Amino acid sequence: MNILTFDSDEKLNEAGAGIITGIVQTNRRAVLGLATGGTPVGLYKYIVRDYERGMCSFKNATTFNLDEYVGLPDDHPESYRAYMRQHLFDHIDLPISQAHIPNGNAPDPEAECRRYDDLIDNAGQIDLQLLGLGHNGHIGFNEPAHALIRATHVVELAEETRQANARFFDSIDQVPQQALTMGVGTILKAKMILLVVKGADKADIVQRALRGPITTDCPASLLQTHPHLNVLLDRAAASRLG
Ligand SMILES: O=P(O)(O)OC[C@H]1O[C@](O)(CO)[C@@H](O)[C@@H]1O
Repeated sequence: MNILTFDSDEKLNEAGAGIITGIVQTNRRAVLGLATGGTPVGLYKYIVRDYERGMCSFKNATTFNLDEYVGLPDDHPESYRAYMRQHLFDHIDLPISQAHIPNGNAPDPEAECRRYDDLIDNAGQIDLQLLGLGHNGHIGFNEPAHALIRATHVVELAEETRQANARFFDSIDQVPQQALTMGVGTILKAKMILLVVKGADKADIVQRALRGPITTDCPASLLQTHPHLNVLLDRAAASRLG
């Protein structure tokens, strides 16, 4: 595990973006696993900057997003499809046919999960999986549970997760109850994982995830078993690591 701590948000975002654009520079056919939420917004800005500076092209890359809410229209501003267009896809040369996000409006969600796993399998191994961290230790939308699910599946969102994400909606009632998420098995199969965490409110869960026991009660703790885990933290998020 490689942990880097940053004094400035800009430096953290720039470093994270640099790791991702570096992968695309060395492997034009890179397969990237992407995340949403508040954390990676700044990092995506630097990827767009690097792209605009001509440092990388995504023409031959393929991307897979971790998750999507169930039941939000595609053009709803808080759907992860809309988020990805707003923060990344509309600004780079990645063909939209190579940018995959689970369809939260599929008539048969279970079939959609199988379709998504097949797409990932057919693309080969994910070269880099970008991850944020939920306050309860979730990665993607893999919530704490007695057992974690390996592949893409439908998940009931934890109340804590809905409350945390209510800031993006007019009220908590509008936050969907369910999501589709890549499973922990797929996440752990990536060649490299880039976990990015910011803020004092995540200091405790960072400590549990990276230094605590490996347990399904904290899905992110399973990342400790990954051979190429890179973690980017701001000082506040790193404050309990000692
Ligand atoms: O970055 P945030 O908004 O704190 O969210 C934490 C995590 O929870 C999610 O919203 C759920 O997948 C992720 O997108 C994010 O990585």
